[in-house]
Amino acid sequence: MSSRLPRGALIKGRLTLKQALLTLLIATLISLVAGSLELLSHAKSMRASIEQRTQQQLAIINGAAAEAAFQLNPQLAEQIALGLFNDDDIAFVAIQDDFGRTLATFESPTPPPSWLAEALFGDILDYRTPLRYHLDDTLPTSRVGDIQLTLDQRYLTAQFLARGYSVVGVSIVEAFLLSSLFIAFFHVYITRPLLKVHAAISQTDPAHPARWPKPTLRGHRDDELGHLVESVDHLLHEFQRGLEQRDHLHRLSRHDGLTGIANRRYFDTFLAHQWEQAAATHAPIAVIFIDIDSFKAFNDHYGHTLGDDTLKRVAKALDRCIDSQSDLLARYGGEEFVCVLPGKDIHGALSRANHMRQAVMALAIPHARGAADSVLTISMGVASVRPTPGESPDRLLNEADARLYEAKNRGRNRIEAFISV
Ligand SMILES: Nc1nc2c(ncn2[C@@H]2O[C@H](COP(=O)(O)OP(=O)(O)OP(=O)(O)O)[C@@H](O)[C@H]2O)c(=O)[nH]1
Repeated sequence: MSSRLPRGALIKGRLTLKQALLTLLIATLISLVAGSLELLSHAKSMRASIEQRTQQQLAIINGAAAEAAFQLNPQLAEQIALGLFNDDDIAFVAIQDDFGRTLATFESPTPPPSWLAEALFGDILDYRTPLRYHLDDTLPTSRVGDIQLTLDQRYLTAQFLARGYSVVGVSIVEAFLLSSLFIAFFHVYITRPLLKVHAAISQTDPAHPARWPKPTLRGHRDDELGHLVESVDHLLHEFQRGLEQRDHLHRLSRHDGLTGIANRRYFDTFLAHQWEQAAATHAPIAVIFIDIDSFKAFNDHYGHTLGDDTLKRVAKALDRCIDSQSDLLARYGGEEFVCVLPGKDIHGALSRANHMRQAVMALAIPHARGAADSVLTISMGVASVRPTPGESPDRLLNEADARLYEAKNRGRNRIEAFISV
């Protein structure tokens, strides 16, 4: 049993590890998808706000720049352009008159465009707005020049990435915390109770499955884990019932129903096995046939019921005379018994037979119509041989049976023995 516990510990590690890795993987994927969606929406709103702000800036300075273009005043144009250029997100500003001559221009060196900058802001970097001058209320506004503006893609991309890093970072931390919570929950509510069930099953004695240390899973009485424990409990009890039925049938198949000692079938099996052992080790083996004397007369005189009772008492008395560890007493049929004594030579068997005869007489069961005595007696035929390999036990049985016949013929309540040379 104890050898299984380390296996349980391994399962613990594996199940928790698998679950932890799976949870982390799912949480990371979810956080990546959620982070990407958030970044996409951020890019959209950032683009809209850049366009709106730039258009507003251009609208604000349009009047002053138009004045500079109308007056062809480069100093004023430069002041206005510089005001714009001072913003971090502007890389190029130029103010031109209506002939296309540049009045003021400012430009910062721009790095080669990156694919990300192109993809995010490529189409909203350049602006060109006509400068309209309103000379007189009676005349319509006229175009006096243009203002050109290019946004700094490096600055915009850096701003986007700063936000992106924080979004991805927060998503990963969220995923990690969530998966840690989930792993802890899974371990406490699922893995640990499962390990308890596993440990209880591992400690179950297969010979007594119903005595398993049924685990108590607090908080799981009505859920799947609680049902699992109940199902295992039910299964083990059914298993126990099956074992008991098997043992009962096994006992029935080996024992005599009336006396409770071994039956004829088991005697045959036992003798065959012991015979082989004796042949292999060249050891002696003895058999005693035992028959109650004048039992027909006993039945006729005292009745069959008392006859049954007497058979039981005789069987018990005989059984007390044998060594249950090595010998076997069986009911051979009717009022006849047989005893197998492995390792006993004829002297040992005779001594045992004498002991049995005395034991039955000591019961002092009255037998008004006994041929040998006024109490119930038995006659016995004893034989012992050293079997040789391949030989059958028939000779031993026949000799013992013949000796019993002899004992009957010689007056009953006696023992006859076969001495093999
Ligand atoms: N009560 C009872 N009697 C049984 C049982 N089995 C066999 N007998 C009886 O045992 C008797 C055996 O009679 P016999 O074979 O004639 O032998 P016996 O009367 O003992 O005479 P000897 O053996 O020659 O001394 C029969 O009357 C059977 O009915 C049993 O299970 N119960």
